[in-house]
Amino acid sequence: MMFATLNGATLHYRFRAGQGRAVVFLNSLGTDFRIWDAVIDQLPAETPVLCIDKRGHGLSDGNDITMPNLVGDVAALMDHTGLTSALVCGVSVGGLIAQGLATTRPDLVSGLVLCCTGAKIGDAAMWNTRISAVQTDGIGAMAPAILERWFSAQFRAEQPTALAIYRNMLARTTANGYAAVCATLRDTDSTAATRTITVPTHCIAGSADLSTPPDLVRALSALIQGATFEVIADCGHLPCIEAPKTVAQAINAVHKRIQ
Ligand SMILES: O=C(O)CC1=CCC(=O)O1
Repeated sequence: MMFATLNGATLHYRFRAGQGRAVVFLNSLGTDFRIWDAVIDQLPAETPVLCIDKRGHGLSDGNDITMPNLVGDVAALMDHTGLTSALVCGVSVGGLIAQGLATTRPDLVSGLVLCCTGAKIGDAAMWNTRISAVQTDGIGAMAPAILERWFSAQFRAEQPTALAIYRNMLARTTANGYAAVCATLRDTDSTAATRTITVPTHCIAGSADLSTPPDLVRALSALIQGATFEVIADCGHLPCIEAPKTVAQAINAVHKRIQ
């Protein structure tokens, strides 16, 4: 197990040293870094990899959850593991954190793969409703509705065992950590800053994603100079689980575009 106290929090991470360009993976609301396992399996074995449980998720601390701290944690862990630059691949709020890192610490980001994310996700009313529900009823009560947003109907029908595992991952997230990341999502709009990103970027949407539908991801790609965009058919909000080969191919393709 790998952990470090940095930037005011103890963070759980996984680092695989190697050769060549590194990849940093940033996960979504209600998940931990195990969601990237199948993508990492598809990458060359020598690719250096850093995965992070963001604050309030997995085994990391849950204090002081703000977007600047979530971004600062990634920068601190890259410094800690000796990564001076990496391709950053983020899903959903992880994609917002990736945009934040690219705009505040551009020295650390050589390319981006942005999965099922936007420059702004949802609106204040939606996040406030979600925060009240998690505080009143708990994540377990909300899990069935959230899993419908995360996974395509086909995945839910064909993979009941995997669905149960990801339900457990979601339900074991602390209510406070989950609600604090919802508040961060409510309060974050990176549209202006994201327009300044110039590194090679590929944006991925899922045709069956109910949380960040393809139009939102397409609008994100339009903000970033030279960004490419694809929609994965019959895929929900987590392509790293439903379409890991496509995500790995995107990472390899962006690696080739980096000077
Ligand atoms: O729970 C959802 O609706 C999906 C989601 C939105 C932001 C995020 O990180 O996950």
